[in-house]
Amino acid sequence: MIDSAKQPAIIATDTLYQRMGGEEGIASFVDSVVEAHVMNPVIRPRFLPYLDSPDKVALIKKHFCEFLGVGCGGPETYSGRDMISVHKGMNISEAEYMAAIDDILSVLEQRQANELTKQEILYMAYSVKNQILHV
Ligand code: HEM
Repeated sequence: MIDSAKQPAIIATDTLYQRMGGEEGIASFVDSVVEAHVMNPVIRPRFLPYLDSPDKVALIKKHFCEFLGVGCGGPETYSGRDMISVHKGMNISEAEYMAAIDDILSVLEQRQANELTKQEILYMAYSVKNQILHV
């Protein structure tokens, strides 16, 4: 017979997907990041042309959510294009890439994400750097 009062506390380690708030949390995170990109003078010109096409923005956001969901270990399936095909021909610079990373980190900080969460999300963005910069 196990006396539960004497059992050591179980340390619950939430997955990245749980820490990001699951499907809903990720959708809200993506909304904030896209909003930050539109406000960020370094990359704003890249995103402004899309604002006249709400359907296109909704589709890009859906793909962002799926991309992040998969990266966070969620049940999503990514239905967008691969990173090279998406960013090919944009000739994205180091400064633009850093601006996007800054936006991501700012939103994580606004949401008081913990250190592990910030590290994991930033690494996810960093891991595709070579498929985005100057492709
Ligand atoms: C930091 C790492 C980045 C990741 C993980 C990323 C990821 C993505 C994803 C998942 C999509 C949607 C793909 C689709 O709809 O098929 C997308 C679209 C897009 N990204 Fe990125 N991106 C990154 C950085 C950047 C940067 C630095 C810029 C430019 C400053 C940029 C500009 C765009 C644009 C303009 C689109 C829309 C393309 C279109 O559908 O016409 N991205 N990105």
